[in-house]
Amino acid sequence: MQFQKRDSKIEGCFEVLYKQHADSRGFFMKTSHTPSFAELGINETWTEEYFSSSIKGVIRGMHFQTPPFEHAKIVTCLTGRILDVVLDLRSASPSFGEYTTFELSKDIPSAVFIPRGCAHGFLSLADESLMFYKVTSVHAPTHDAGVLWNSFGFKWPVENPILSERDSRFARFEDFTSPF
Ligand SMILES: Cc1cn([C@H]2C[C@H](O)[C@@H](COP(=O)(O)OP(=O)(O)O[C@H]3O[C@@H](C)C(=O)[C@@H](O)[C@H]3O)O2)c(=O)[nH]c1=O
Repeated sequence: MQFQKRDSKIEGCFEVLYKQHADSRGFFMKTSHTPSFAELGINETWTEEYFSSSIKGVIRGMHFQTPPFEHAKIVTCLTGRILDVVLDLRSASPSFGEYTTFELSKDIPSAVFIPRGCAHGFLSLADESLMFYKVTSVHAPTHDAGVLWNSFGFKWPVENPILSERDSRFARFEDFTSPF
């Protein structure tokens, strides 16, 4: 088994702890290993990978794809440092409407597994944060949706975040009807 698991209060959302092999050159780190994922209960077929770069103070989120194009994702921070936030939108879940946070950086060798039915976002805490994603369904622009970043009770540790136009216009959590 290459990886360990650290559960969160949101069912099915957990941290995957990687191993960093450091030596005088730098380090080596494996981020995907199908048999080890299976041992953690991740039995997914990944269909897309992408990464983004964010300057300090950027918030991206809170994003998800709606059915029938909902997807799970696993995210890791390759450079920089971020505060990752996951919000449970599954109406039958005991933690519906609750959120959990994780700090990710290149010095913290881990990833966050985000199940279907949860919204995801993050704050970049460094001048350049590279976030790497694997997702289980391809991008469906008509089903790419979100909940307003500051509408679900989380106090983001930032004064004036940098947001996209789209992210600043999402519905507030209390006005949102979950499709999950
Ligand atoms: C997500 C995505 C975006 N795009 C395009 C749309 C747009 O022109 C540009 C930037 O898109 P966005 O502003 O949505 O990028 P971004 O805000 O980085 O979106 C990401 O946010 C985080 C929080 C996630 O969880 C990701 O799954 C993804 O939704 O890239 C694609 O072509 N394919 C994709 O899969």
